[in-house]
Amino acid sequence: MDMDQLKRQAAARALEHVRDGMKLGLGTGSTAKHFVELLGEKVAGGMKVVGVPTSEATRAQAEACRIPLTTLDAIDRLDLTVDGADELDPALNLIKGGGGALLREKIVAAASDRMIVIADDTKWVDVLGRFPLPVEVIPFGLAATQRAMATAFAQSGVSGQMGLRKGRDGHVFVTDGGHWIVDAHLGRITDAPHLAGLLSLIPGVVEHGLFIGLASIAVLAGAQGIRVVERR
Ligand SMILES: O=C[C@H](O)[C@H](O)[C@H](O)COP(=O)(O)O
Repeated sequence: MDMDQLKRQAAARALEHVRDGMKLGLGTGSTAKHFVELLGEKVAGGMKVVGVPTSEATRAQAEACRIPLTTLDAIDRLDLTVDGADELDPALNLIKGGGGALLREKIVAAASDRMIVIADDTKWVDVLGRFPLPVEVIPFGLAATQRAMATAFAQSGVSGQMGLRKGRDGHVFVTDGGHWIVDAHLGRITDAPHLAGLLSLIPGVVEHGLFIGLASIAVLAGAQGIRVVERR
């Protein structure tokens, strides 16, 4: 079974948690894309749900699938968000933002009663950090922000190269919110909650890709089948 089939399996399992009438956060990325597609089939079959997309890409896909959409301004809370991740650890802390959607993803996840993470099992790690940590920043004062980030890394016992993300066209990658992304190659983030707190204090940092305490369930698809992990 190839990676894409595993992602679809995880998405299909998460879909079992969706009930008629739910308000859903719709994630971004190649795994969440399967969930949106499968949800679209349910909606075509008569299921009544409403979704809040976490990116313009997901909005376009959800609209094409005819999934009714709303905004966080129009509703109070979401029942459930289903989203992918770049890495997840045994505490169900995550690294997200490989696709650049981390800011809206975190706003939506934080407004949800539950978040289910769907992934192939290669994303599971003992310690976060093998995947470069995306940090969404304001373009103004980039060098000062990166210096403050380096200090936060040192205070958290990590270090590594930082790189401004470029798009496929070679230009600086710009997020849906009009910001830039610095990818930090840290290797092992031994205290992710501590680093998350420090990064959140930096004025030029809009948001970072550490999702601490937001995911309630992970659905991991691998060659041996599906493993469901619940946050303790
Ligand atoms: O910004 C992108 C998101 O955080 C994605 O959920 C994450 O990068 C995982 O994407 P994929 O399912 O394509 O590996």
